[in-house]
Amino acid sequence: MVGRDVAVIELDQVSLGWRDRVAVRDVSGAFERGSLTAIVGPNGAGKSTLLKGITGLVSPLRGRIRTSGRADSHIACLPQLGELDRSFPISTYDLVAMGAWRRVGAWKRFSAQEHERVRSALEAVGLADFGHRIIGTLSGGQLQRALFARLMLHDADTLLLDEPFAAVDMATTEDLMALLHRWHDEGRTVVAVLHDLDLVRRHFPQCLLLAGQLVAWGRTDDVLTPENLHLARHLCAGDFL
Ligand SMILES: Nc1ncnc2c1ncn2[C@@H]1O[C@H](COP(=O)(O)OP(=O)(O)OP(=O)(O)O)[C@@H](O)[C@H]1O
Repeated sequence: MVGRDVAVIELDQVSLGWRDRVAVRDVSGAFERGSLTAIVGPNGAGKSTLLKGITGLVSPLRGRIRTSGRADSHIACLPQLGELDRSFPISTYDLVAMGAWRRVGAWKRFSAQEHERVRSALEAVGLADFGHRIIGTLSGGQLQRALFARLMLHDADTLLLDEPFAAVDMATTEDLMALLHRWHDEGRTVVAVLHDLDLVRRHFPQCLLLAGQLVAWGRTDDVLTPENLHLARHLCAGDFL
């Protein structure tokens, strides 16, 4: 077990589920502060459910999830694109600005400094000229860039991303992957649910392989072995990408 000062999120025999169905069973381990981890596994393996457990959207059926006790620590999440209501009539600028909500609150004035943060986040994701666009008019890749910009506004020390590169092209994936590396270099803890195992091998030092239960968690080379992938496929009896 990793020391409490090093672990930013600790899972102790955690089971999570929906109504009477267990989606993730008996997971123990820790995400270390400043680590860069991919969560992989077959469809229905419980990857999104695990992220929802960490953010508190789903309560454990059993076990405990401990997040860092530091007063200034803060977790921000990038949801799956499909969970966003794209018909909501909000501009790209305002969507990104929503990331500052924790600092600014609902009633305080949005300062010049916050406006500057929004502008520079839009620029960092290549959307400097898209602020005025209603989000429903953005392509999937542009919307994902906007959500990354919103994540920048959160300025969180732990970032959880659910399939951040689904439905985006290779150029966008590379740009957004560079942002993930930047956040990691800044000492933030980054956890991303991913399906592309080649991308995971190239970019993520740590990996958690899930199949309704923990198959392996540790160095990516040690986790993504043919034996472990075979076991995950067998446990979920589904298609592994
Ligand atoms: N809102 C929900 N209500 C009921 N069951 C759910 C809900 N969300 C997920 N589940 C179920 O929980 C199990 C795990 O789903 P989850 O979305 O966590 O898997 P996943 O590994 O993220 O899958 P995928 O790779 O397909 O996105 C599945 O059996 C799924 O049907």
